[in-house]
Amino acid sequence: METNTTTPSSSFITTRRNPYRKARSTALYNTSRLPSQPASSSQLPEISSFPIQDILSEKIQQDSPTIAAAPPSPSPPPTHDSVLENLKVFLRIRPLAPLKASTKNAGDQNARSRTKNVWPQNPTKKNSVKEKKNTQKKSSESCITVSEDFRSVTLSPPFQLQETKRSKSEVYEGFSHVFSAESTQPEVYEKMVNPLVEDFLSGKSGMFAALGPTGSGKTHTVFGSPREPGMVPLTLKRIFKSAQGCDSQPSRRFYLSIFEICAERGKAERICDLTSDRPDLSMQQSTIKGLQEVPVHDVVEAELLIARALLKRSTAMTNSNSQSSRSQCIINIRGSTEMSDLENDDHSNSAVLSIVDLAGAEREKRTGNQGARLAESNFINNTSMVFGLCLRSLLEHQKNPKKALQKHFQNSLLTRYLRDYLEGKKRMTLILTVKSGEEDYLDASYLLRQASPYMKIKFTNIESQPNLPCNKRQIQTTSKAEQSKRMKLDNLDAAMIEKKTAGDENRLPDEGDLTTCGADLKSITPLKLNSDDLMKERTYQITQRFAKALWNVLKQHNEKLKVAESENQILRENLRNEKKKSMEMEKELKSLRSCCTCSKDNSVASTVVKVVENFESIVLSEGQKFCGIDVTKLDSDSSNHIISERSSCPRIFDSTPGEDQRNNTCSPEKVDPIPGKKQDMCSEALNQNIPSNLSGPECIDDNPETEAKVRNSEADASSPSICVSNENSQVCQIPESFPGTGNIHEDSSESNNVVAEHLDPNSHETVRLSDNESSISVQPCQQLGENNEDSLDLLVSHKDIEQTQQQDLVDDPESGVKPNTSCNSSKKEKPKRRLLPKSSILVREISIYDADENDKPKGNGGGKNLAASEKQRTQGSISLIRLLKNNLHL
Ligand SMILES: Nc1ncnc2c1ncn2[C@@H]1O[C@H](COP(=O)(O)OP(=O)(O)OP(=O)(O)O)[C@@H](O)[C@H]1O
Repeated sequence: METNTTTPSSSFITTRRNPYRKARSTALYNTSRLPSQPASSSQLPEISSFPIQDILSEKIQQDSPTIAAAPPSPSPPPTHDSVLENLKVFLRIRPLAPLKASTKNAGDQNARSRTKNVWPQNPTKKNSVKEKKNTQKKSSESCITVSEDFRSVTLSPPFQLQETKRSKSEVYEGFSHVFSAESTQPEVYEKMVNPLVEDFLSGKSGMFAALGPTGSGKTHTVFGSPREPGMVPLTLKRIFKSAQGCDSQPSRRFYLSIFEICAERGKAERICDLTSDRPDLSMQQSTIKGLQEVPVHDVVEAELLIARALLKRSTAMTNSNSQSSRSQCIINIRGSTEMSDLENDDHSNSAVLSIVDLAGAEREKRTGNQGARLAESNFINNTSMVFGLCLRSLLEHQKNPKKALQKHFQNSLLTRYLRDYLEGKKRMTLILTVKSGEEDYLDASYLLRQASPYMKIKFTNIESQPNLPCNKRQIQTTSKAEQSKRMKLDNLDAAMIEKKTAGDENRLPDEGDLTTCGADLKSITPLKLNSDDLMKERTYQITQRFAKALWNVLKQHNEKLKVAESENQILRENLRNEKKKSMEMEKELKSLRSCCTCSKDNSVASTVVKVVENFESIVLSEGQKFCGIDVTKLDSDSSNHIISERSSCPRIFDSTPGEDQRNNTCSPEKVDPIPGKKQDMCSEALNQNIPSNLSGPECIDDNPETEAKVRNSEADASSPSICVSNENSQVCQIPESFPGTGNIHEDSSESNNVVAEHLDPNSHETVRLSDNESSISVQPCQQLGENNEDSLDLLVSHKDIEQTQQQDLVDDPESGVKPNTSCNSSKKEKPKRRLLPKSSILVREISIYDADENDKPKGNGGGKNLAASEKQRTQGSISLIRLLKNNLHL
């Protein structure tokens, strides 16, 4: 139930009890559940599901041209033995008003004997008249209605049974044909017996039997009357008529044998030959020993023989039938040729047409039999029951082969004799006879319920032994065809095996192979098959269809596999390229690491970078001091960092104006107590490499003239300067640009001692910092001239710095760094800075940094300028690193 809410403001709640469900794809061979495939693979058509149901539902048609037989031969005439047919069951309804012309014309003696045997006899004429009246009344109502197609009947219970037993109408359908009460004997013969007779004439055995309650017309149907001859006389006419008309066929002979199986004294069964005066016959298996076969040459002779035999048949009068049969009567008509008689004395290859007139089942209440009649009735009913059990067992066995075929046939002579028919090995036709009166409803209902399922019985192994030469040829042809078919299949298998063994194991069999095989099979004339062959053919066709379907599926999978393999190759190639690229990148990274990262052992470049940074920080502090920034506010970490870097770098002079700063930077406690060998190594490295680098035009000039110039400039500046000198080669002179800043010298003359002299302009006080292993000395610049020639001098004056700053600003207008106006007041007082070639970059960075620091208070622009200056500084550092790297060959 669903409630729609169309308006958003509605307060209804939408509930959907049965939400829509999305259709799900079938699980079988559904590729949608498979993991996602590449796009190219998905472009292929989906692999169809395996049509196993279609394959298994294949039904084999008899005229299916798939059976191979070579060479093609003229097709034999159509026969019925190759058809898997059901047991034909006919139904005949006796008319309600019996005809006056009775078929009981067996003679007066038999009539008298029957009259003697019938008990109880009608005591008076009066009772017989009443019975006739009642019969006429009852006959006016029929309980059986035949359908329009004469294949089914509706059995309606009488009104009394409907009320008491609540019986309902029953419909029985599936009959081969239903003969109504108005049907005639020739009609029954044409539809029921004539096919059997034709088959008999073509050399095939057959049998038809009449079943039904007593008085229903079995004997009337089988034997008939002079006015209405039954199936036997009509069959004889047909047989001898065909024998006379067919002169081309070899002479044929027909033999008649008639016997009955009856109850001896109401107890044991016995076999009586009705064509001779022989005593009782015996039966071995299905053969009756001593049974006489009377050759007949024409219809009259055959009819006389049959008439005499019927005179001997046991009949009796009962309440249901004035001439009731008390035995099972069998008439055999065997047809053979002279050749077959000469070749086979046992007549095993002769066709036999058997006609069985069974004694009708009797109800004790209705017949009123007593004594011998009652014993006969028991025998009759027992035989009918065994006959029915045999057919029912056959039906159940055919429905479920696991159920064994019961041997009910052993329970009576009749079923033993008819064993092949009751086991479905020979063709058999049944005709059920019923009476249609209301008082016969129970008998009819019982018979139809018991016998109607028989029509589902199938003949699985129909005997087709003919007695004609043409049929023998057919059998031989069938055998050859089967052999040819087997040879074809064997050749196909051999070809497949050869192809496999030829080394082409991975190749799927071509479709042409199968089509060729199919064409070969189709080109051969179809054959009529029996049930076993049909089963084999069905299995073969299923196998063939299965192979085709399997081949198609494998073909589709093979195509997808090829696509996947190609994609896999592409991916592998890409992976290889990526691996190559990654290897190259790793190499570059390693080279960069080896270049950029200073190893703990001898990474001079990183050390130099750190030196530069330390130096920048020093100059920054100086610059900040110079610009009026309180240097004491500097982060102590930076100073510590600077000091710590000393342990792994060449001697660095750190000059700070404040006392505290001095203590932080220059106190013996803060100096790395273990300068170590690394420090020396770095110094040595610098000593070894730097001079070669300094030999260029930008290097420190070793020329005495230059030194003189420097000293002259120092004299002109008349201001103290800071000189940083390595014990071997490095001397850095930093101009003292602010009051209180003295000259700092790192004197190399004092080995392992660095003396720092902080010269107060007022008191010219010299501060000496000493270390156990090294010392930094700060001395007046006049002492620089006393250093050796290999020393690296860095002489920077305030004026030089100022000039450099201005030059940089002028030279690089894009730098955006504006001159600091706050520092203009001290321009005249600042000494000029002289840049030595190698350290010019550092000095320039220092100046830029100073300019940035000066620009800071200006606002946001200052930040941008600072970033630009940082970039320049970084570039400068990097360029210095590169220079060192290239020169040091790291
Ligand atoms: N189709 C029919 N048309 C006319 N009369 C019939 C027909 N069927 C049976 N009758 C008559 O009914 C009577 C009984 O028939 P019939 O003897 O053939 O029965 P039945 O089945 O052989 O009985 P039972 O088993 O006792 O021998 C006979 O007098 C016969 O003439």
